[in-house]
Amino acid sequence: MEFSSEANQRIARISAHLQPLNPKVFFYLFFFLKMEESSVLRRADCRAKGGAPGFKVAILGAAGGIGQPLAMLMKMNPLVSVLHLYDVVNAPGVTADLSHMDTGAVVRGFLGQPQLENALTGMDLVIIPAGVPRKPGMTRDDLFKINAGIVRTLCEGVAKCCPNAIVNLISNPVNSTVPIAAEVFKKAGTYDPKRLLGVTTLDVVRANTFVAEVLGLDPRDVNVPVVGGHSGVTILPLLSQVKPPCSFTPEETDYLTNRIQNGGTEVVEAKAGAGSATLSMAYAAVKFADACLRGLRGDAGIVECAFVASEVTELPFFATKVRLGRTGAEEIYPLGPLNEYERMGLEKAKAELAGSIQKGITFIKK
Ligand SMILES: NC(=O)c1ccc[n+]([C@@H]2O[C@H](COP(=O)([O-])OP(=O)(O)OC[C@H]3O[C@@H](n4cnc5c(N)ncnc54)[C@H](O)[C@@H]3O)[C@@H](O)[C@H]2O)c1
Ligand SMILES: O=C(O)C[C@H](O)C(=O)O
Repeated sequence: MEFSSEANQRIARISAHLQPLNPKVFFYLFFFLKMEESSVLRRADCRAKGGAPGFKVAILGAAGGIGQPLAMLMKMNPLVSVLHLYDVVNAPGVTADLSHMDTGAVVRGFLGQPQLENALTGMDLVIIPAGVPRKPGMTRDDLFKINAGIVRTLCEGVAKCCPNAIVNLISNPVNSTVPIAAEVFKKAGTYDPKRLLGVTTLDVVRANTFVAEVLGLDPRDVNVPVVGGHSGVTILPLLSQVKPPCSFTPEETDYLTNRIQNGGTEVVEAKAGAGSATLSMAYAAVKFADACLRGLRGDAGIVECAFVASEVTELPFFATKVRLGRTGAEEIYPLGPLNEYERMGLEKAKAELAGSIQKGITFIKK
């Protein structure tokens, strides 16, 4: 394989900078740079003059259990013109693989912290599934120790390189990582609450599925608002507001509420140490990202549940239905009428959420 002297000089410069790093990371990066240079040489002979119109999307944590199927589904999304895949491992392999799909989006890979800025520059939407998943016996809060720092670093990159991007935050514990991201953006002077959205779509997807099972309906015809947050009792399905209108026995209400609140744990236990929900999460993340992109495009009436800065309750963040538009979450809807069961659930959710939100804020402010 031939490399231009300019390419070799660039590799030498970056290599010198990286040699103190972990040898595995160094190897991946070296190999990736070589691949990149060689493909640039071959692309010079091609007639392609650049991407089709559409949005530029970055996935941070793109080589992970969620990241890979999410990247594949975003590569298939006709609203996406450029797809940047960033991870600290294996980004070149995932990128090479997806780049052979004959869909419109141009895919580029970015490996490790030195490439974070290039991954983020110019992006319209940044989706973040980076971080460790649960194992059986763990709560989402047990992930805070590792994931809080990961989210902080990635959001510092967003603040610096694409401060106007919409951010979809998936990394757990969402009830704390969204407040962390907000504090990072405040510190950088780039915070726009409308553009920061914690992804709770999987709770809605599960609720639609489980309610449809109970009612004997097609899940595609069911819509269940799920409010509060994304962990245990903070996940509050509003079964009194299900569409199409229906009613549940007290037993059905208990069963459905518990199953929706513990859907994540059900998958963690079934995977028995091999991680948490990845495929259903990728599906949910793409559903939500697609809604954000349609909002950015100016489509009317795009409404999804998300964990956002909110005045719906006394808490600074809360998940409710939001209307997505050109600037992000443009309207936050109130909870609507709740029954007694839901009012009790709301109090439990708020009590737990308050601590998780504060934990995230303190992590940055301390
Ligand atoms: N919001 C939700 O509904 C929801 C649903 C499922 C999972 N999750 C969460 O999503 C996260 C990822 O889950 P997963 O199953 O994909 O985990 P995974 O371990 O399979 O993948 C995580 C990826 O993040 C990468 N990563 C780690 N540190 C990074 C950094 N500093 N920068 C960029 N990438 C980094 C890893 O290399 C890995 O490829 C977990 O925190 C999990 O709890 C959230
Ligand atoms: O349960 C988990 O740890 C992952 C995710 O939050 C989920 O709801 O599946």
